[in-house]
Amino acid sequence: MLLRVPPLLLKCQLRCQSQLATSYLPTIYALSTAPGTKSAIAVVRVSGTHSKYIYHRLNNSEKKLIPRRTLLRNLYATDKNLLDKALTLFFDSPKSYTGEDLLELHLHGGKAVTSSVLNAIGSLNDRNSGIEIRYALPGEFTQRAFQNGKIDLTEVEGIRELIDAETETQRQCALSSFNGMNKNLFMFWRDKIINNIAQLTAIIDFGEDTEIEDTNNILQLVKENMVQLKEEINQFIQKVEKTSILQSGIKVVLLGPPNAGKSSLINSISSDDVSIISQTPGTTRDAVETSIDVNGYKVTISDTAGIRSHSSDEIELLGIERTIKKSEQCDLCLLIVDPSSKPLINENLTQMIQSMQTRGKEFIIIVNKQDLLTNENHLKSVIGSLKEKLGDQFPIITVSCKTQEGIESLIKQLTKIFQRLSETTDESSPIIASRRVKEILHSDVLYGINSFFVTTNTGVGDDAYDVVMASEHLSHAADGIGKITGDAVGIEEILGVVFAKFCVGK
Ligand SMILES: Nc1nc2c(ncn2[C@@H]2O[C@H](COP(=O)(O)OP(=O)(O)OP(=O)(O)O)[C@@H](O)[C@H]2O)c(=O)[nH]1
Repeated sequence: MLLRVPPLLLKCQLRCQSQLATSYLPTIYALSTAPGTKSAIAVVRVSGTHSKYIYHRLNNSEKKLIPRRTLLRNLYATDKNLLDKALTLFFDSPKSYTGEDLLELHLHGGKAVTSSVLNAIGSLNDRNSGIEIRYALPGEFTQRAFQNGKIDLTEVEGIRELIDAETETQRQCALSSFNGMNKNLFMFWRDKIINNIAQLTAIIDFGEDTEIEDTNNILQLVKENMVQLKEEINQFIQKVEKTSILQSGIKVVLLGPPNAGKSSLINSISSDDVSIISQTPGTTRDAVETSIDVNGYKVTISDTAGIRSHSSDEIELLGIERTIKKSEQCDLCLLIVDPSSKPLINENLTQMIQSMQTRGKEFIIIVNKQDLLTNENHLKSVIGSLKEKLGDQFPIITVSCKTQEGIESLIKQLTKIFQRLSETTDESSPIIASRRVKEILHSDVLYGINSFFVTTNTGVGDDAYDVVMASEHLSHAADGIGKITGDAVGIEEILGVVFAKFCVGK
């Protein structure tokens, strides 16, 4: 019987040190700091074989360029006009971010300065002399780093997440990809699969000379290893899904009658005024969504309308319905009341809260304007009537947005809930993985492992063809991991997805 040997699993990454994968490409340049703004410093990045040439032409000198040393240099246009006095920094290939010769120009951050230097670099493009220089495409510096084997795709995604991180927890999440933690885990999984394929290959190659019992033992061991691996991958996906709430923001619905202090509360619990990330005003009857940073967590608060008045007109009822829908998707509800208003909460609000109660949502009642409470008995009677209306299963916290009393303990309580919702309380750091990674884990890696189980469970252990099939399925799983890190064939199709979200200069 002719036995089929499993395909070669890993594309060997033969990267010749002297010949970079990108050496045939034009030299690229771009402004790497924020465009269109005035700043003290602006950094222009140049990468490629003509980086040194650009340096010498701008510097109007042939003086030797010392790598990794900051040098203060005059930069000139081609007509010898002085453009700027800049700090220059050169990294020689392959010891640079992109792997190519890389030049950084730290300019004065005025718009005219940066555009004159960018123009001067662009004017050095001379295709007829073989000097190809062009403005970089979005993400192209990082793409070259990847093509030259400096980073893998999970690290590329980590860099993108790190740049996009708005809060402390998002920054921590991004680090898991950026510092290669995810990559190491993926490589560990791939090694595990390959080792098990090797076991199956032994059955295929030597099965006929081996005792049936030994063959079955090997197959059993491989199965056990794959059960364990599947469990690990599922746990990873579960954790990623839990922590994805940190990226999208924890959804909080803020309820309360007019003037209870909803806006004041949003300002009070934000880490500082600057931490209000964005504000999207809706129509008068819609919820207003504000993303804020609460103790390092991105929180998206919907300040709901619809319950602003006591009326029961049609539009009002529609508003209530919408608010109920919104609260169905939220992670936490906050009800804020003003102890000096009568009644404490109107009928519409009571109806809404009761409907949320039945959905088992996390709920906190905040009694604001503590400074207006006349005495201890006043507070007791407010709390008493809240419990009478809403039951006593919700925590009640008293604060004053005016004096900031109680705000710290409210933030502590909120942080505990956020930790619980995102599972960031345990010892290990939060992790993120892109949608692309999650999809490949499901569609290739877990699919391959599951198909392996189907084959080995339906087939008979000593049937060599079944073992070949089983091995093919595991190869598919290993190839999936190669797709995740960027070591697989057909990588071009996924490069577009990974680099699409980058901006120019990155
Ligand atoms: N004394 C006192 N006044 C407060 C406190 N918090 C808010 N206020 C005042 O209450 C009024 C309403 O506050 P907002 O934060 O605008 O209330 P709101 O619920 O957002 O109001 P609407 O969006 O119009 O329903 C303002 O005049 C605030 O200065 C507090 O803790 N103590």
